[in-house]
Amino acid sequence: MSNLSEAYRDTPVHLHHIIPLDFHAVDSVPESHEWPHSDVLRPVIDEISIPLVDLKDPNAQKLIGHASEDWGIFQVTNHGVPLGVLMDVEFEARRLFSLPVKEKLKVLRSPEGATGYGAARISPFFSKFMWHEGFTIIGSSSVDHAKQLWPHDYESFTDVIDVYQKKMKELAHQILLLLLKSLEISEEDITSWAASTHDSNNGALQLNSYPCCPNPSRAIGLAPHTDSLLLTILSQTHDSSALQIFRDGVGWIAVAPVRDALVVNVGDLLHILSNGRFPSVYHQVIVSEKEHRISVAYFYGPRTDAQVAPLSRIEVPIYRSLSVKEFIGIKAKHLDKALSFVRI
Ligand SMILES: C=C1C[C@]23C[C@H]1CC[C@H]2[C@@]12CCC[C@@](C)(C(=O)O1)[C@H]2[C@@H]3C(=O)O
Ligand SMILES: O=C(O)CCC(=O)C(=O)O
Ligand SMILES: [Fe+2]
Repeated sequence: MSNLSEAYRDTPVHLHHIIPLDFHAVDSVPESHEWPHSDVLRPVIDEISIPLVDLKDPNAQKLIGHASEDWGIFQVTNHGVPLGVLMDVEFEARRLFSLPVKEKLKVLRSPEGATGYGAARISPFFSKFMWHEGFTIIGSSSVDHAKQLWPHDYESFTDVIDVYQKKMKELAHQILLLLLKSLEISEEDITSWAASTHDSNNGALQLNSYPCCPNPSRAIGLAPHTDSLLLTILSQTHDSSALQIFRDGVGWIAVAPVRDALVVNVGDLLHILSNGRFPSVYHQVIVSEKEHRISVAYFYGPRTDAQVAPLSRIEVPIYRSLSVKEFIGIKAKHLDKALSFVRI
């Protein structure tokens, strides 16, 4: 078992917060999933776009450095992941989520576990449930799960996941190096961080499913949150702007998908490493009546025993040093308040 799974073991989640609704069996939104209008129908700005960076641009390092500082989120093109690979994962994700509930429950996440089928881990922090089901993969956890779901035909799933994880890990590593270089820190720090992420097997892949919803004005796909690790790479092969980010002084902004582009966002650990220069972006997902949306998120992290502390030699640190495992524990208990517990 990977350490990232171990890091979640101390904060078990109750089963009723793990088992998703049988979305196909309902024709209206049950009270348990009915959010106040004010939470769902927030004013959203469509006219502003998050930065878009061509990774082959000679200025890519500077551009994503600025984007991370200013926004904490950007999209990248020319990222080297073939569209076919993105489509293959989406296809396999759809195959998984369209299985009957009885089948999906065979690979239900356990209360102390991190991998498998279930509701989002942030679910216990909200009084209403989300219009969402997920499948989390860490390391090779999907092999056993796929064998349970498709005993004679699991390889197309595991092969596609394997290729995707490798591609994402490479890309995440490349982007992390560019971001660290843009922070004006020492070569030693860059080298040691590069090593602590590259040899580690601490990425997680999350397949997200947002089924069609009979009343999208009362349901939430994924409630507002920040991602915990260093950075997240998100693939959304559909055309609707379901992902929204919160920008200080502006409000909620819809992230319009760009064909062939991947969305990259800063997570809490990179926020700490950068001493707050890169904000970990607050985001949420809305649902639709007609479209069953699938997204695939890759979370890139350092080894869980690594110490994370602000890297800059110039500024006074505003966060204390802590291990990844310790941060995951704090986040699992305090969610949005986690960073304030790390502040000096
Ligand atoms: C490595 C990770 C990152 C996790 C936890 C664990 C596995 C699943 C990830 C997500 C995916 C859905 C949103 C989120 C907020 C959630 O509930 O589970 C993510 C969370 C985090 O970024 O904190
Ligand atoms: O589905 C999306 O667009 C975002 C998913 C997300 O925020 C997550 O998996 O952490
Ligand atoms: Fe997220």
